[in-house]
Amino acid sequence: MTTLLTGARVLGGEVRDLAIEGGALVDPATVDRDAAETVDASGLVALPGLVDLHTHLRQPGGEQAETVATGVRAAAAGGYTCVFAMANTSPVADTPAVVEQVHRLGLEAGLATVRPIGAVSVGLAGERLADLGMLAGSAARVTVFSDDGHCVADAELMRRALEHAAALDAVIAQHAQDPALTRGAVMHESPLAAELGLTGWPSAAEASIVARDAMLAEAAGARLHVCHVSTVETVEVVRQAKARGIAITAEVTPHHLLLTEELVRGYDGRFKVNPPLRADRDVQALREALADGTIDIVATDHAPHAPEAKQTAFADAAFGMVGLETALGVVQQSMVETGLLDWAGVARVMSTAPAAIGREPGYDAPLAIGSPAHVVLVDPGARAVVEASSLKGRSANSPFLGVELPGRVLHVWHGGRRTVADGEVVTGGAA
Ligand SMILES: NC(=O)N[C@@H](CC(=O)O)C(=O)O
Repeated sequence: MTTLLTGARVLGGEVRDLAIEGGALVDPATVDRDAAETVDASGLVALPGLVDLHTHLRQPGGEQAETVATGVRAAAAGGYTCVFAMANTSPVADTPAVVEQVHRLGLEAGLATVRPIGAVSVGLAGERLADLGMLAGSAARVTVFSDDGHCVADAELMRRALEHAAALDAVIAQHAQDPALTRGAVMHESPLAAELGLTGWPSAAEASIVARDAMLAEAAGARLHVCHVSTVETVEVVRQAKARGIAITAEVTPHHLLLTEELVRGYDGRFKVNPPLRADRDVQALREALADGTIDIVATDHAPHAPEAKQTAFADAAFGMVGLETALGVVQQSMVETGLLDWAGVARVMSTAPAAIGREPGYDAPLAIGSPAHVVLVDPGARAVVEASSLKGRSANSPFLGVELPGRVLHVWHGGRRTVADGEVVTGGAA
């Protein structure tokens, strides 16, 4: 079957047709137009399938908040065709058995590629290195290692992890948070934290670990990826490390591109996240860093939590926000509508670059003939209020509930298979 997408606005801004056949993009000029299924893409923006390097799918062990199957539904709805699943499951993804289980569940769900992330340390305990080689060599083919949720605080352990990863062409994705500087911290350290009587979280807790890790990565000749950069100071450290030629990449979350600590005033657990929402100057610096390439990618840090984990005193609530279904709209609002990124830039920071960091094949030539047909059609003119009832994941702990966001993901193809049609996730088994 051939599908013809007519009149889409593609990455350079030009309007052209795209054709999907046998899982790949083919030359529309060679297609029998009468026999093809046609999708009218006029007025729509075509993007390559989005890739999320930082998703919590919660399975195994956290199925009350999310499963691989519900998580990939949310991913597809948000325009994602590939998600990297974080290792802080229960049991932790520190053995081939767990990463292979997550990978298999992803294949069964079929809506997006699920690439398990392996733990850096056994049990995320920060004491003993997990067997990175075994995870990389497993059927799940792990390429990214992270203790996310926890910082690899021990410099010696981080050094060894970077050395092992370098030998495997893998990357260590560090959750940069000095635990000694963040004991009991639940929000950004600021006058507002003092006013609200909540323990603050200094920017230096993040930046100091990134500075240390950059030097360790340089010494090891390894690739370092910094998870969820949240402050001006960290941006500056990443900028300096890049200028020095260190193989460092960094991500920013959609929520850190749009929201500030002011939201914590209502003590609503939905706004509690790790790292915390910061100040306006941080939001501005993060946007500029994403625009100028200091920050390489947007990653959601989609972190589903069951209602009871959030509907409690702010200090006791779980850290985390769901984000797969709102990421593109937030990026449109914060980066495209502000003139900081064009759609080609969005494709770079939400697809090509995260795939490159995670060594995921098939995303290096976005929307090019011959590439796998991972395609998203977005209506940039649509606007909608985010409602809990419309979210496809199992948890609704979104900071954007009740907020109007631009952009609607209308159609998605994952390897040529339609996963979203007219804004609805297409169910019906594995690819
Ligand atoms: N980002 C979050 O706020 N939460 C993450 C882990 C973490 O604490 O980083 C989660 O797994 O819930």
